[in-house]
Amino acid sequence: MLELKSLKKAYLQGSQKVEIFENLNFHLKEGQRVAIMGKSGSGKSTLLSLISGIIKADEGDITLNSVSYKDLQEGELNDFRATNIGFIFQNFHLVSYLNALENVMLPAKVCNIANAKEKAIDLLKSVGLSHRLDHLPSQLSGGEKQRVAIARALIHNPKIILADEPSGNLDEETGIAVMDKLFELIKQNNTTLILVTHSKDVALRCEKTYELHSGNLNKC
Ligand SMILES: Nc1ncnc2c1ncn2[C@@H]1O[C@H](COP(=O)(O)OP(=O)(O)OP(=O)(O)O)[C@@H](O)[C@H]1O
Repeated sequence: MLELKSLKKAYLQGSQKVEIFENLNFHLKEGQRVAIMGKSGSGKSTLLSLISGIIKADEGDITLNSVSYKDLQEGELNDFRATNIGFIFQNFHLVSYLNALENVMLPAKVCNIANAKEKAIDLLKSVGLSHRLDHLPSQLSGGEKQRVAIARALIHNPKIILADEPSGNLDEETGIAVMDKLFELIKQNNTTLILVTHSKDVALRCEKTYELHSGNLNKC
């Protein structure tokens, strides 16, 4: 369902060109859950940004659900991303002036999903936040914010979830509870998951772990 073919990506840092990926190949089947580990600066976030289409590869192609990113115009790629991909970030990335319910409804509105409000309420219930629907992010704890972010990532039934250190900013106990909820929900929906993490315990929840090293994904 996801294929990365001969991906090349470099950044310009001043006058210096820094190669992150020179020839990256990778594929995932539907419903697979994989962890990506690797040293700071090895390119994990860059990899997620490429898969989400937020940044473009210099060469090579990405195919998600048989759709080649190369065949999509900018606007089409944005729509494709909004429909097919869910994101969970270390810093939650909730919209500060929207309450929990409105934050969760956002992707559903972008994708024109029917009964967005009912679905958002159900999801917030399933992450244990039915009593926090009208709270702003500033009125929520870190664990609550991340549970809102999980509900938001799932509301449009994305094909794939990209999670960048989702428990990195939470204390151990809260992190475990949040990851329990994430895995429970994605297993129910058979959602594919790519999870970037520095934690071996978190990685062990996935079927496979890869280490990103020198621009290659090596199975651990
Ligand atoms: N927009 C950019 N312009 C220039 N260099 C960049 C840019 N984004 C990332 N880099 C560089 O690319 C390399 C990989 O960065 P990336 O954020 O993908 O690493 P990472 O593995 O996610 O790191 P961390 O674990 O610290 O979050 C780093 O050396 C970084 O400085």
